[in-house]
Amino acid sequence: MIEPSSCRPLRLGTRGSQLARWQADWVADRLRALGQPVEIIEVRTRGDVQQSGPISAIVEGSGVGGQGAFTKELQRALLDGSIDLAVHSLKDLPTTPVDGLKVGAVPQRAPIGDVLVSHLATTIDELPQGARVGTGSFRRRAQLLNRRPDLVIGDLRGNLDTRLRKLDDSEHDAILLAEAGLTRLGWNDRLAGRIPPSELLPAPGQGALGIECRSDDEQTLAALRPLDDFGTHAAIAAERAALARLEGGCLAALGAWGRWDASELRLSVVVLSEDGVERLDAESSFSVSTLADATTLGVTVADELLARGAAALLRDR
Ligand SMILES: NCc1[nH]cc(CCC(=O)O)c1CC(=O)O
Repeated sequence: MIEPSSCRPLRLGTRGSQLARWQADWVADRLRALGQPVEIIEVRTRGDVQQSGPISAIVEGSGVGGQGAFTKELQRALLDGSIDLAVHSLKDLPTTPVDGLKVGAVPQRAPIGDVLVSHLATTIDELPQGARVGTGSFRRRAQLLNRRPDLVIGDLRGNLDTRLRKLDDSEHDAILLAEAGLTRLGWNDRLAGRIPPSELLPAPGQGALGIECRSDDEQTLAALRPLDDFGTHAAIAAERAALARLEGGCLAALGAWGRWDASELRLSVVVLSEDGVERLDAESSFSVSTLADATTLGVTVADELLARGAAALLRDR
C-alpha cells in the first residue's frame, strides 16, 4: 500500500482530445482511490494538430504524423522528466520499444469491437447495396470490402465528434467506430449495432489502455501495479506481438483478437490486401501463464500467416 503522506503527486500526461482526457481522468481517479495524488498535464501532439487530409498524405508527405503521431510527444515528455506517466489508447501506441520507457500497467479492457453508427442499418449485411461507409482505417475498409464488395468506402478522420458530424451532414450513410471510444464519451445513443469481432477483427490493443512510464521509475511502477489486469495485458501482448512480427504498424489492413477461452488464450489474426479481395486468417490458442507465453502465441500466429504469404499483402502499402 502506498503511504499518501510520503507521496509527491504523480504527473500524468495526456493529449487534449475529449477521449484522451476521459481516459486520463479514469486512470487518475483509480490512482487517487488508492491514495496516490495525481496531477494532470495536457501535452499537445502532432496527431491532434493534423486532423485534415487523408492519413496517407500525412505519412508520405513530411515524415510527421502516421505511426506514433499521437504518442511521440507524450513519450518525449516522459523521457525529459516533465511527466511521470502517460495514458495511451493501446491501439495508437507503436509496437517498437522505446529505450527507457515501459508500459507499467494495462487495466481491464473495455468492449473491444467496432460499432456501426447509421440510420439505415444495424449490421453490415443490412447496409443497402452501394451504401457509402466512412472510415479512415485500412483495417475496417479492407474487412468491409471483403464481406461487401459493393460498399463505397469514403475517408473519415478526426476526433469522434468530427466523425459523427460528418455522418450527420450526410457525407456517409454509415460510419464505423470503436465501441470503447463511443461509450467512453457517453454517445451510446448513437450506436446502431455492435459488429461481432468474428465478423470484423478489431485493431491490436483496441479498447485497452496502456500506462507508460520510465522503466527505472520505481515509485511510479509501484503505484501502477494495482491497475494492471493480467488477462487484458496478456491478450494485448499476444495481439501486439503478432502486429510487430508482421511489421504491420497502424496503417496495415490487419486485425487481431485475443480472448480467454477457459484457461487458454486464443488469438485470431487477419491480414488483407488494401482492396479486401485477398484475405489470410490464422488462429491458435495456448495455455498462457506469463506475458512471455502470450508473446509466443502472437509470434506463432504471425509466423503462420507469413508462411502463407502475408508479407506480400502487407508490402502493398
Ligand atoms: N484511432 C483513434 C482511436 N484510438 C482509440 C480509439 C477508441 C478507443 C479504443 O479503441 O481503445 C479511437 C477511435 C476509433 O477508432 O473509433
